[in-house]
Amino acid sequence: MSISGSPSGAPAARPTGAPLGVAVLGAGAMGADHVHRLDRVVSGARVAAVADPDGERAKTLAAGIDGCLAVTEPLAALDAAGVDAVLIASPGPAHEAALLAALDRGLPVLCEKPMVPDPAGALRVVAAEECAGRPLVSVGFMRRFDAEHQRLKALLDARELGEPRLLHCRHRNLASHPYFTEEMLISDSVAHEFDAARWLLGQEITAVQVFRPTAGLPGHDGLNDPQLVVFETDGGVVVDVEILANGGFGYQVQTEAVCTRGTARIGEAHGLMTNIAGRWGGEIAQDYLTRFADAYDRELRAWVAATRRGATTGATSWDGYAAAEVCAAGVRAQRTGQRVPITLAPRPGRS
Ligand SMILES: NC(=O)c1ccc[n+]([C@@H]2O[C@H](COP(=O)([O-])OP(=O)(O)OC[C@H]3O[C@@H](n4cnc5c(N)ncnc54)[C@H](O)[C@@H]3O)[C@@H](O)[C@H]2O)c1
Ligand SMILES: O[C@H]1[C@H](O)[C@@H](O)[C@H](O)[C@@H](O)[C@H]1O
Repeated sequence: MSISGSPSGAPAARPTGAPLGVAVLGAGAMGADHVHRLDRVVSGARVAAVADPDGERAKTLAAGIDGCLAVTEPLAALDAAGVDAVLIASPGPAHEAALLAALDRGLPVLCEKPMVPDPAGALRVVAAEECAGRPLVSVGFMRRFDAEHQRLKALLDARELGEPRLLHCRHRNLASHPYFTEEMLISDSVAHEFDAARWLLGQEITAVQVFRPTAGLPGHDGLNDPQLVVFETDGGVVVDVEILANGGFGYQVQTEAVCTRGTARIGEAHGLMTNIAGRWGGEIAQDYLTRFADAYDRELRAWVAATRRGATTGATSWDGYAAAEVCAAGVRAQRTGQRVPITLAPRPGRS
C-alpha cells in the first residue's frame, strides 16, 4: 500500500547520468542509517522508496526526501517508478522473499547480513542470481570495507608476516535486544567473523565447535553469554572468537592474526586517547553504527558506483550462502557440544 509520495508506475530505464533510484526495504535501525547515508553522504544515488510494514516508520523516514515514496508492502517499493536498485534492511527471515522478487525483476541488490539465514534458502538465491545471467547481489558484510580490516587483509595477502596459523577474535556488544536468542550469538553475531575469516584468509571453513562457561551473565538467563566459537579452515588455520553480547561497556571488534614470522592486531582503539594525572585512557564506541560508520560509508559508495557500472561489490551471494552454512553448523555445534564438520554445496558454474 502506498502511504505517501508519487504513485507507482512501470519501471523506466534510468537516463544516463541520473542518480540511481534505490528502494530501501526496512525502516529500522540499519534501514534508517542507510537511508540517511544514501540521501546525504553518498553521491550518485537517491532514495526513491522506503517500505516497512510499520507504515509510520516508512513515512517518517521518507519524509523530507524529495519524491520518496513510503509504502507498507515491499513489492510495491520494488515496482515503484524510478527504482533501479534495492537495499534490503528488513530482518533476516524476510530477506529471501525480497531477494527473489528483486532478482525476478533484474534489480541489483545490497542485502544486509545475514543474506538468508538458512542455507537452503541461501542456495535458492544463488540459483536465482545464476538464472538472472549476471551478478546482482552484494551482501552487507561491512567489515570488508573497514580500513583496518582492509590493511590486515593486504598484509596477510602479501605474506609479510609469513603464513597465518591462528586468528584470535573478540566480538563484544554493549547489550542485546530483548528478542536476541542464544542461537543468534552465532547466526547474527559470529556470522561476521565467519565471513571476515573466509575473506581475510581466502580459505573455507571446514569445522566448528562452541564452548560455554558453566554459567552465563547474571540477568541473562537462557542466553549463556559469553561463548567461545572455534573453527578450522581448509588451509589449516584455527580461529577462536569470543562472542559477548551483553558486555555492558561498549562495542568492540578485534582480530589478531598469528603468523609464522609475526603477528598483527586490529580493533584496539577508535576514540579519543587521553593522558592525564599519571594515567592514560581511551573511549570505546558504544555501537556498530559508530564503530563501523566509515565502513558503511565506503560500502554504500562502492555499491552505488559498482551498480551504476553494472557490477557488484563486497561479499557475493555465494559468500552469503557460505556464511549461512557455517552458521547452521555453528548452531548445531552450540546445541550438541560436538565438533561439526562443514561441507559446502557444489558452487554453480564451477566444476
Ligand atoms: N551490518 C551490520 O553491522 C548490521 C547491524 C545491525 C543490523 N544488521 C542487519 O540489518 C537488518 C535489519 O536490522 P535492524 O537492526 O535494522 O532491525 P530493526 O528491527 O531495527 O528493523 C527492521 C525493520 O524491518 C521492518 N520489517 C519487518 N519485516 C519487513 C519486511 N518483510 N519488509 C520490509 N521491512 C520489514 C520492521 O518493521 C522494522 O522496522 C538485519 O538483517 C540485521 O541482521 C546489520
Ligand atoms: O545484528 C548485529 C550486527 O550485525 C552487529 O554488527 C553485530 O556486532 C551484532 O552482534 C549483531 O547482533
